[in-house]
Amino acid sequence: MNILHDLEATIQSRKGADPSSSWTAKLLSKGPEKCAEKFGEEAIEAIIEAVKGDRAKLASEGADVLYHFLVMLAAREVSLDEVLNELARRQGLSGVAEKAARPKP
Ligand SMILES: N=c1c2ncn([C@@H]3O[C@H](COP(=O)(O)OP(=O)(O)OP(=O)(O)O)[C@@H](O)[C@H]3O)c2ncn1[C@@H]1O[C@H](COP(=O)(O)O)[C@@H](O)[C@H]1O
Repeated sequence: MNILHDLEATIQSRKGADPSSSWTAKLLSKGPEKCAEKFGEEAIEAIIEAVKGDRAKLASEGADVLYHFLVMLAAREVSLDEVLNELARRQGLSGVAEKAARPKP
């Protein structure tokens, strides 16, 4: 269990909870489209900080992006592991491509 899996579990626990009890419950209660919109807003805020070059603010906005990404996934019943498995699959593919490109001894 890492911090992203812990956060995913917390977000799952907010599903169906009273919207007045937590920010996550309130956002999820507005539906997947709103969650996606919020993710987009947070991504744009991170882009702005990346362009400005403010490292501390980019790290902070990056945390917002990851949190809202997990909320968006949860709203559409996609697990973090599905995303991580896809990344792992691509690593495997690039590993195959690297091996194929490597000159034979
Ligand atoms: N990581 C976060 C996190 N990052 C950002 N946010 C919230 O996301 C919101 C985004 O900020 P904005 O200024 O864009 O939002 P806003 O202006 O209040 O909202 P809008 O009306 O404009 O949509 C803020 O209200 C933050 O509190 C988060 N809320 C919760 N978490 C995590 O989720 C857990 C559960 O939180 P609750 O559901 O609130 O208990 C917490 O323990 C944290 O670990």
